[in-house]
Amino acid sequence: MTNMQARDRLIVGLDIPTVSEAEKMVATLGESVSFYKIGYQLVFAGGLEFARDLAKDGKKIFLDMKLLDIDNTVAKGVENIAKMGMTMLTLHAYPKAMRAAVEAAKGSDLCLLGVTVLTSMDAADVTEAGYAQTPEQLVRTRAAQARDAGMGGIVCSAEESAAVREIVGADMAIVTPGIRPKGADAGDQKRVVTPFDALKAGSTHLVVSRPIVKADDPKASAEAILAEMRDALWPANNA
Ligand SMILES: O=c1ccn([C@@H]2O[C@H](COP(=O)(O)O)[C@@H](O)[C@H]2O)c(=O)[nH]1
Repeated sequence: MTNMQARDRLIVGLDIPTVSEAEKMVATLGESVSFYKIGYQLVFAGGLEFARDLAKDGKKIFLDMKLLDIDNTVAKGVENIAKMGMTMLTLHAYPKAMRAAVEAAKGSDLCLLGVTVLTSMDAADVTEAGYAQTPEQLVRTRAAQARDAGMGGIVCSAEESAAVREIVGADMAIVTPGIRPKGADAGDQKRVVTPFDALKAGSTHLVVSRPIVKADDPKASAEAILAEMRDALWPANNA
């Protein structure tokens, strides 16, 4: 994980209405970007086939399905996704679902990520959802449960990355959305961190969608974020 270059750590979220627009975005970003996240918006517009095609073309794909269901249903879904050539898959970090998913993914290269507390939630949102903990306390609990279930990584805000690293040890991925370059519009994100600070806090991968795909010049925006990431990684000789 420590030897990865900035380009291997940037995951661009293809939150785009149609496959043809997503194809154009991938062509625009070209060799600058090697890792894409595909979630609800594109999956429900024919994006699964597109995800398979991108993987065949050598891109890494993070399928952001945030699964949560009874054990048997999660397991059967993960078994099929594990055959699709995807690199990462999310499920909500609930112990039973995570254990079922880990068992189902055994023997595949699929990295299972546990979503702890959505980066669009602040303390008030967590309270409203019925939890008597702060976001960080809940992230810590769920990170420990993900570790114990044998998951490959954690999704959290980079605000919690340092705390999560202490809990999960050196090997698990820490994947952080809610990334915003200085001055960028946060939108609905509440626990936001800059690319530089996120890597310094110990995030292994940064998920960025709107600051790139909604930019006037998406390639320039991706390159600027990559430059900031290289600054954070230097002088580790791995930027
Ligand atoms: O806690 C989470 C989990 C997933 N996401 C997803 O990441 C991207 C972020 O998009 P931006 O436009 O860069 O805000 C989006 O696809 C979310 O579904 C998240 O934001 N937070």
